[in-house]
Amino acid sequence: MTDTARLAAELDAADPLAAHTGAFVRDPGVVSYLDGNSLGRPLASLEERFARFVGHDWGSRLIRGWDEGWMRLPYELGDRIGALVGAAPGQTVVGDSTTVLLYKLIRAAVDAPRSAARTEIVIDDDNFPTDRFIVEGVAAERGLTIRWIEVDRTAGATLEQVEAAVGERTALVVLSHVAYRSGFLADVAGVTRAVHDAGALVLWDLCHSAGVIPTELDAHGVDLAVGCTYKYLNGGPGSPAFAYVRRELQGQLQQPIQGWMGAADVFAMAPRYRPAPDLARFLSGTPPVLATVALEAMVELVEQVGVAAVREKSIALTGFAEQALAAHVLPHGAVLASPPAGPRRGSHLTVAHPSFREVNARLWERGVIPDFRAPDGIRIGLSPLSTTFAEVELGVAALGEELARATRG
Ligand SMILES: Cc1ncc(COP(=O)(O)O)c(C=O)c1O
Ligand SMILES: Nc1ccccc1C(=O)C[C@H](N)C(=O)O
Repeated sequence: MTDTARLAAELDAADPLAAHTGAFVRDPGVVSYLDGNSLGRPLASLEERFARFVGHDWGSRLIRGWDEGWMRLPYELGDRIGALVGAAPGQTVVGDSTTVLLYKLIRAAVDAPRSAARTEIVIDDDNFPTDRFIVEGVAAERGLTIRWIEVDRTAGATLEQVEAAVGERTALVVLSHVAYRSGFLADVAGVTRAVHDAGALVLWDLCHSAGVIPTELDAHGVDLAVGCTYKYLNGGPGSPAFAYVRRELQGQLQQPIQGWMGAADVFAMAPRYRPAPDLARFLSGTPPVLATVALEAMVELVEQVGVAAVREKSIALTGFAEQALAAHVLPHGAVLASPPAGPRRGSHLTVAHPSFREVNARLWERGVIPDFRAPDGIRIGLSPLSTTFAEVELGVAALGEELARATRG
């Protein structure tokens, strides 16, 4: 047994959340799943939940379901997700994809009367592609300029960089709480303050932090946020995203996809669109009820455990993964492309080597599943409620073996 294998066994034995790893579907063909930051594992309890949904909620209640809870679902589930990210009720809503919600909120922010004299959107050049592409599209639609913050790809936009980028021309700043590539954890409090000092609005993308890293949207005065639910909230492939709009802003912002579900009185069948006065105006179409069955189950579990405890294990897992990488992988020439342990590191690590595209394919054949991000990064995602330390050890040791094989030629 190697030192890190022994350590993994000790850490699993002492892990207060260890029992929860057994609550997820664990296929024997999957030796090590290290990609919960892309798609979380399903809870084993879902078979029963889906059966109940089909047999009862949908099959028996049929259209009556809308009156019996489905219409309220975007708000009620939104409030529960909001509580996980420090938002009081009435500010978080579930629906659409992250991409569509980004479009709706970015357009709403730059079109707001308060942004009238402001002509720039600030975003970093290594933000997730969909965030950058939506900003490009809105800038083109509205004749705005983009100010790109050039970031170090092993980190992310720092407070100093944001301070230097914002000013009287800035309408909106769009940043990720955790950078999808490096795992850099942004300073939400400091950056939000700097953006507000410049009189601008800020939008945080919480895709890689919701459910795993605590934040305090209300306390930090965040304006807007979006996040997906299929990563650390295990909502399943394509589960809907959520949007947060600070209460005081809701009446001032109008989003561009004016559907009936965002109207002041949905069933009035009114001749003209009039937006709801509150959060409801950020909805467009029918709530994705079926697509929230798995998400609700995971939100229940995260509520029960608490995000702080989830984060504690996330820190332990990333710390252990770093040790395992140092033992098995770095000696073969790969380098760590993530921030060091501490307050600026999220719940995944990236390690880089030119051979990693092929190495990743070999690992998948072995049932070891991290992911590859071009040009040369393998990401090790640590999803605390479903991941054991032993699984991390097995996966990282396999990565070391495949890298050694690839570099021997
Ligand atoms: C930071 C970030 N934003 C957005 C997305 C995706 O948006 P969508 O769910 O619309 O595909 C992802 C991952 O897919 C992401 O990591
Ligand atoms: N939604 C997906 C669909 C297909 C493949 C990957 C994704 C991801 O979520 C990738 C992730 N956002 C990333 O940080 O790369």
